[in-house]
Amino acid sequence: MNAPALALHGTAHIAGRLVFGPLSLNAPAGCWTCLLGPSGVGKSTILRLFAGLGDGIAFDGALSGAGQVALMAQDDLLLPWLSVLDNVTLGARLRGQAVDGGAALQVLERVGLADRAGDRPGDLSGGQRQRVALARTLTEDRPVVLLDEPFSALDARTRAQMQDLTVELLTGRTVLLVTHDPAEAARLGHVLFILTEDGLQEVPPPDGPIPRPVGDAAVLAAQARLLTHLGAVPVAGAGTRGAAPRAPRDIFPKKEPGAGLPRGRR
Ligand SMILES: Nc1ncnc2c1ncn2[C@@H]1O[C@H](COP(=O)(O)OP(=O)(O)OP(=O)(O)O)[C@@H](O)[C@H]1O
Repeated sequence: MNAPALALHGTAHIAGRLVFGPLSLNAPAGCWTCLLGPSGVGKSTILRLFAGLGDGIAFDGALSGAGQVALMAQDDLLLPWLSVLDNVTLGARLRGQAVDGGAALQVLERVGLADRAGDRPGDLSGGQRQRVALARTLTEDRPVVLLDEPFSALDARTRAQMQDLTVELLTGRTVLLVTHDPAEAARLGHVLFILTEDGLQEVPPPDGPIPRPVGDAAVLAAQARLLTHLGAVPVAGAGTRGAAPRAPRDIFPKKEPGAGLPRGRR
């Protein structure tokens, strides 16, 4: 699949208030780019802009790669009066395309919910509903996939399984993943960004293909770097009153830009 790179350069306001910017974000073609950051800094707003759902967002700037996009929003957006299977195939029906029920059932099988295909969303748990929304996104077959905390409602084992499945089924796609989970980002990201009120910071990813092993030392180290930069753990040596905080350049190991990208994309 010929997936495009994504790029956003500009400033966004909602209801007259600055959400982010000026900001430059580049997500390489065919790679997973992970976006982390505190609540309210504009991560979902960025996904909405790429998805063409920018109503109410005053965006001054340029976007590229924002066509042929599948978005999995934070809310599962399942229609309560449709069956699970009909929710998975909803996109094709809304676009007036032929519905491939067999393919949708296969994806439901892979997310462990084939036996619930005829149920209504209201009969499912939160984690099951999230897996239906994931199945719908994976069935869309788009070159660009935007995922807004897609695994947040899942238990640890199911989360790892769904991460593996999503990487497998989205091979070759350009993926932009918003997550609050540094472990997830360290496992899945070819490119890692942290967005804060001060702007966008790129953090070196671990080497190696994705999904990376959870317990791998380099993955754990990247997770720790992300946690530190997010301010979730104290920086070593900064516990004494008056001690100067370490600058990000001291926290991150020196690495060539793009070191985590698949071969041929550096
Ligand atoms: N419909 C809206 N009307 C007014 N303000 C909004 C609207 N949608 C978003 N905002 C504001 O825009 C800012 C960015 O919201 P956004 O949802 O993009 O943040 P986020 O980084 O994704 O947060 P979270 O991690 O909590 O999902 C927030 O301050 C939010 O209050």
